[in-house]
Amino acid sequence: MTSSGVKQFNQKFLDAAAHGNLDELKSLLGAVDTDVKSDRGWTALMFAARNGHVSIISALIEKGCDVQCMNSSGQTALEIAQFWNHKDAAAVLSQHKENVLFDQTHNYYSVNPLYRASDLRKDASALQALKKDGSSKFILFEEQKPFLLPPDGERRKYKFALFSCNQLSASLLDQSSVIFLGLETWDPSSSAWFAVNVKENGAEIAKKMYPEGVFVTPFPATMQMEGTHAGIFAEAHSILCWLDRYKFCATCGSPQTVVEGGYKQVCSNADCPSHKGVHNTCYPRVDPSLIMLVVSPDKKMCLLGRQKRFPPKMFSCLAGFMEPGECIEDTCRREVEEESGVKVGRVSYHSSQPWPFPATLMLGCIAYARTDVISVDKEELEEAHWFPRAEVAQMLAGKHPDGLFLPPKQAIAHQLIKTWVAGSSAHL
Ligand SMILES: NC(=O)C1=CN([C@@H]2O[C@H](COP(=O)(O)OP(=O)(O)OC[C@H]3O[C@@H](n4cnc5c(N)ncnc54)[C@H](O)[C@@H]3O)[C@@H](O)[C@H]2O)C=CC1
Ligand SMILES: [Mg+2]
Ligand SMILES: [Mg+2]
Ligand SMILES: [Mg+2]
Ligand SMILES: [Zn+2]
Repeated sequence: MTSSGVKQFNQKFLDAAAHGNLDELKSLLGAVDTDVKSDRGWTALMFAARNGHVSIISALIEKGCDVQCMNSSGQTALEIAQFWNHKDAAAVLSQHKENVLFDQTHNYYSVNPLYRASDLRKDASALQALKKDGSSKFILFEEQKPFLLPPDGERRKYKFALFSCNQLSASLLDQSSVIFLGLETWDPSSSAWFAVNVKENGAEIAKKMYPEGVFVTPFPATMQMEGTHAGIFAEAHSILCWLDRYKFCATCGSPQTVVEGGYKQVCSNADCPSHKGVHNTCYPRVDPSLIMLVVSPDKKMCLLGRQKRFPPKMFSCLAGFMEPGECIEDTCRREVEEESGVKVGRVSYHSSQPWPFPATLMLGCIAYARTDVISVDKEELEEAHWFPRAEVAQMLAGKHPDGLFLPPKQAIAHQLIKTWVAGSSAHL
């Protein structure tokens, strides 16, 4: 077909969605890309959402269309249906698992379905029994690389390859660094999940069971994981990295023993002060850091910057680690001033995201600037500028005239920016 022929064909498909013509849409479904976009970045799903055509929405979802796709104003089909008050269409869209898992307060990596059952960690014999239970599920890692089934013709994303105890050797299951991740539900009889760091012939066993499986470098592959597997990865990966890096007692330097299903290490030296009183030396590490969308004093622009390590033309929110004894608001004010010279007044919390490389917790905020003069700290940032809302909307939609772009939707920075562009908070 000629390119103008393809264009006409695509237009017919988009028109069928917009007009609610289900028969016509179905006749075209096998032949067109379900996520094809109009000039304004609208997909068939968005047109159907705009006009509240529930049956068209269902047909497109069944065909596996991208429900998270955004138009050039940064809106998804769900937001379009909500805006035009098509309640039935919005209900269907909001029930889609991608939308359930992935709204602004459920950032990527933050949705872990497992019930952590922390009381079981202290019960060594119960954990031992669960390790030998045929219904328990094991996920494998080799040097912090998860063993995943890669995308194929059917599936667009990675997912964990699951093993049962009788598929793994006894020596693998005996090691102390088998991490108890939790139970599938709060019901004590539900299946347990474990993460295992493979050694010896573990990798061979994995490959034999799943020849298509691969031990993958976690970033960026895990940004494309099915359903809730990203959240399970976040838990397992942070713990395994911690066990790998913290093998000796921070107080006296003696070797440590892993206990409590991988959630604690104890010093082997009976006289070590770490055995006495309240201490946190041998619990897994979580490093809180702030990420903030800074709004200009006139509320018309936001502050975005570039770290040297970013890919060319990518801009993002400013970010920085919390320091001891600091509250969220002050970390935000300090980091923004250090990196850009801009002074921040009010700070409002938006949402959080575990960033498991290895154990950062991103706390996302909207920060309101009191000043607008920028003075960039060249050690931390390459550049930082105020960007007007319309330009940020272009970046969000991948349509900036100079090719500037933002982190992908899986990053909390993207969600903060999207919140501001959409003006979906009373203060924005
Ligand atoms: N998703 C996104 O768009 C962005 C995410 N980030 C993330 O935010 C986090 C913090 O941002 P940065 O600008 O790097 O912080 P930052 O502005 O505090 O500067 C990083 C420096 O802080 C020091 N530091 C203090 N505590 C640290 C800790 N616990 N771990 C590592 N370094 C520590 C180190 O000297 C490091 O070089 C990082 O995890 C980074 O990956 C940062 C920018 C954008
Ligand atoms: Mg900084
Ligand atoms: Mg920083
Ligand atoms: Mg800092
Ligand atoms: Zn010690």
